[in-house]
Amino acid sequence: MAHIVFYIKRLHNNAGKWLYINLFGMVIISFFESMSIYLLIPMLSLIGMFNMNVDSIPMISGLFEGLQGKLNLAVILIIYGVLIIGQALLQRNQAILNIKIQQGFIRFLRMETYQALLQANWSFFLRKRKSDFNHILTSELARVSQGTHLALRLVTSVLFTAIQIAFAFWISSQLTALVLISGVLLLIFSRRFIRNAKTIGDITTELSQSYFTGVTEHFNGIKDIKTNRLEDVHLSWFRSLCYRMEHNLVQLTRLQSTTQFIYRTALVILIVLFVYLSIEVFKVRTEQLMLIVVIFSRLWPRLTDIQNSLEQIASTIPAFKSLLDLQQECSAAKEHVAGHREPYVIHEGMACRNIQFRYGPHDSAYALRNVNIYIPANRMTAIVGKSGAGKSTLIDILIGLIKPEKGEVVIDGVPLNEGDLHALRSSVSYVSQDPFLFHSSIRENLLLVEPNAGEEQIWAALEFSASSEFVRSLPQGLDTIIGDRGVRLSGGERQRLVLARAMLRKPSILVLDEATSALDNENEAIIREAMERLKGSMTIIVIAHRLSTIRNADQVIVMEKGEVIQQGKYQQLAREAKGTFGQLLAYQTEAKR
Ligand SMILES: Nc1ncnc2c1ncn2[C@@H]1O[C@H](COP(=O)(O)OP(=O)(O)OP(=O)(O)O)[C@@H](O)[C@H]1O
Repeated sequence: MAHIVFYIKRLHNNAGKWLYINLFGMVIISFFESMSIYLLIPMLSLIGMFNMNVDSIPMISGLFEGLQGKLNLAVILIIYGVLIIGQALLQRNQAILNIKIQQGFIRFLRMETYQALLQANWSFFLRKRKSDFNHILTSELARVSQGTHLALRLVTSVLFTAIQIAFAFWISSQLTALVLISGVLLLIFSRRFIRNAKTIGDITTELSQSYFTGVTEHFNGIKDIKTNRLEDVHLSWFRSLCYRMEHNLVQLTRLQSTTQFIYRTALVILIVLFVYLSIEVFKVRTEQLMLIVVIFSRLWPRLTDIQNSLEQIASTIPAFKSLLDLQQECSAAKEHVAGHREPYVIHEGMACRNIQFRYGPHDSAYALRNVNIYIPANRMTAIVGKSGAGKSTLIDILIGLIKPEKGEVVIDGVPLNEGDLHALRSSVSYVSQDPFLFHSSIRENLLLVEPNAGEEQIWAALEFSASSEFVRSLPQGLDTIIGDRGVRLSGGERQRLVLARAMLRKPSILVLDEATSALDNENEAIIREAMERLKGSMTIIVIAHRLSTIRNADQVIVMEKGEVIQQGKYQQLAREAKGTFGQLLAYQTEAKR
């Protein structure tokens, strides 16, 4: 419940005075409703529709004394009509205000969560599953929205009930006390239903998380599923999960229907009992009997409603918890940004000093061990090594995506600190092994990084990445929609477009992590020559398994098991036949034959 209280407080901060206006509206509606119901009976009796001794009902007699004689059926019906229509009008406005408050709050939570996610550091994303973000931003937020709605409804129910209790007390305090004692006893009895609803809610979160993760992963890997004939395995997993989800929801409804049934049964038993005792034992008058029925039938549904809301809210608590946990994790992982700073222009070079790094604080293996390197400005540095040697990890540290456990990154002799990260990344264009393009036109994909780039700059970037020819051949040229529902590009074409996008940004540091791995020899040669022309104007760091790509590098760093084992000029390292680089070169030369 603490989670809900936390979010209700935030809702209070978010909605401000509107929440009070809303509550005030509820009070008025409840007042109108109580008036219309309770006054109907004595009023009808006053005009002689049936015989009721108003004097026997405390408080009512005084109220009607002054009106007696002035009332007729038309006046009573008009009063009744005005009350009901007034109540309906207020209810309409209150429903709109309610949804505005609720949706405004959900928008606020969505924005806050999304922003917190975007501001979290890279290590946070390495630890988390991406499908969990989808799950929380869609399914769990919807449950939080429902929970907030229910919590507001609970407040309404409690207010309505309190006002109706006040009215009922006004009419007959003993009878009301009797109803309340029965209701409280039943609420105590049904506490375990609320606990059960919370357990079902926990399972709902767990199942919908599996659903999101599973479906995302399966469709990401659909090619592997089809080629390996794994459809049946996945279908049976999906079937079993769907059964469990269905069962879980049926359980929740069964629980809610059971409590509803218990409350209704209790209502009938209590009314029957009270009516019997009133007539046979206490010999009470007809008007009091009517009041028993009226008070029960007005108050009891409110108590049922409260119980029902509590159960439903309990089932959404796990969603509140997931959202809060995610927000807290994000804020713990928030990147520190020390104001806006101009992008870096590196004059001399970047260095890694005694860098040590592991992905998990308890991992026995280090991804990087005692790494000391120097990357001269405006030159091309290549990093090579076997798979898993630590090349990408080193790049991530160099561009400030992850923090070393020990050691430091130094730029032009000044150690890089956390506040500089954004400025550093503004100077870097990074092209990864798995290039990402949005489902929009090529032009939009390119302008994303440099919205003011003109036609000339766009085509220059496309020339650089050897993609101008294929873009011209596309049906709508630069305006061709690419991606899932647009024109499908080959791996090499995507790599070249992402390279063009990286160049358009005019970075001072260009990082290519296996960025030309999918290219044919001809296009790779074009890009190699283009990079050669860039030397002197930007710092280029290239990771490549294909060693021909880095033939023109000014410096080659060779890594193995997290360590730098060789460092020097390409030709110099190539001559050291027994060195790892010489061996890598020998394997590739042999493979070409
Ligand atoms: N997110 C991660 N969590 C845990 N360990 C990781 C993670 N990413 C990489 N590693 C481990 O760190 C080590 C270095 O990985 P890294 O990706 O830097 O190697 P690499 O040289 O770039 O490999 P490749 O050429 O295959 O891309 C490997 O042992 C790898 O298993």
